[in-house]
Amino acid sequence: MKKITILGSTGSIGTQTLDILSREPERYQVEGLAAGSNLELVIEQAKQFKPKTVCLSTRELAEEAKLHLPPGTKVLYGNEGLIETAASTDADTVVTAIVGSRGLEATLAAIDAGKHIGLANKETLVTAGHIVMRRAAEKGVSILPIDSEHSAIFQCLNGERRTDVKRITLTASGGSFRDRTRAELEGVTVAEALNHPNWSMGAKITIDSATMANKGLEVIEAHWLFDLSYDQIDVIIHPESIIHSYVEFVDHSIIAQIGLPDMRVPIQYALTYPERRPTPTESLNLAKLSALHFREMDFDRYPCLRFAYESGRAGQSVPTVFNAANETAVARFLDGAITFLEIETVIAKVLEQHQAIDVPDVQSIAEVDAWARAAASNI
Ligand SMILES: NC(=O)C1=CN([C@@H]2O[C@H](COP(=O)(O)OP(=O)(O)OC[C@H]3O[C@@H](n4cnc5c(N)ncnc54)[C@H](OP(=O)(O)O)[C@@H]3O)[C@@H](O)[C@H]2O)C=CC1
Ligand SMILES: CC(=O)[C@@H](O)[C@H](O)COP(=O)(O)O
Ligand SMILES: [Mn+2]
Repeated sequence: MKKITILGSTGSIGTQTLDILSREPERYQVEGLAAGSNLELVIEQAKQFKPKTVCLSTRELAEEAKLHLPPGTKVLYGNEGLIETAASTDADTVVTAIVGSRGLEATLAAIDAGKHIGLANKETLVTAGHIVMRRAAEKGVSILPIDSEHSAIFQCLNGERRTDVKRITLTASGGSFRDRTRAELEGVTVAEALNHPNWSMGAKITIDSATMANKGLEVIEAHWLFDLSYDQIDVIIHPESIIHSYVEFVDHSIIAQIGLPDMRVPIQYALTYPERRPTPTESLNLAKLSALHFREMDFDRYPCLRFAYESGRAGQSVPTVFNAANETAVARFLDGAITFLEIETVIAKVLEQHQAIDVPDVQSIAEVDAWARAAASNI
């Protein structure tokens, strides 16, 4: 039986992970669930999956949860609780499905405790890829990608020699404003930005899709996961999200992973790898697809993607700044404090102000992250 802990169980990835687990209860035991503030849902989940540990974001929520959770459930809270949930349960795999670089410490704690990671929380790799990948290698644990593009690349690389890879290409849907010009982005609303054409996801990543910052984060994520240079990582717009990404080899053969857009496929693959199990998603019938479309990436239309490549190539503390400025700018847009186009202005200004520091450790990443958030809040 596979033992799983989910950090962010009440979100889009968290609930879809539990949906997968619920279909084969004889194969999985849920050890721990961590949520933010959705008390009602995490209590419902705990009653169904009977984890030994439940964590909430605050002490008040944890106290309230205790009144409703099955007797004997250990209830934790806050960042310390999240770290303990990640590290101290009997789980063999921790699914990291919380949003943002706040997931870093808990991810590292899980790795240090010898847990395999099903990684959805891409921001942890963006902000500290050098630390996460080195620790995982030292501990002999796997970081299995849940992000659809990275799961696709991981599947395409199965059995291949890394030295035979020429380049990889990540596909981007183009997000909610893919058919608008930059001029047409003036005055767009939060509700319009949250209307992703292909995927139902949490708010932050949906805005990132619209600005193309999501693909930028994914380029840096791919750099760390697959040990590729930035020159070997391309991005193409593919509005249908049927081809999830592809690898070109030195002989110019291309292997792509394709299927209907349903995150339960990559989530389950990260949990069952190298085995494949049936999923509830439908079969893709290519004969019924009228066409697949592709557009070259336009870096002037999507400056956030350019910032991500520049940050990744600069290395040092710069990706941490790119990520933290983006997280803050997106939160401000969602709160109605800035416009959609000001997201990229904020990121550009914070990057301009930053004095990069060499190969940061966890402590200095936390400091740089806090500096970038403050700078992004003040613009
Ligand atoms: N959704 C998707 O299809 C995909 C997502 N990803 C990545 O997966 C990650 C999760 O995304 P998604 O599921 O969309 O996000 P959601 O916003 O849907 O979910 C976020 C989760 O994090 C929890 N959370 C928030 N604050 C805290 C906290 N302080 N402590 C513990 N948990 C907290 C939320 O809890 P609560 O709701 O209870 O407050 C919720 O369970 C992101 O990094 C995203 O980029 C990658 C590929 C696809
Ligand atoms: C489902 C998933 O992996 C998301 O990261 C997705 O890629 C977002 O869609 P975009 O292609 O619009 O960024
Ligand atoms: Mn993705």
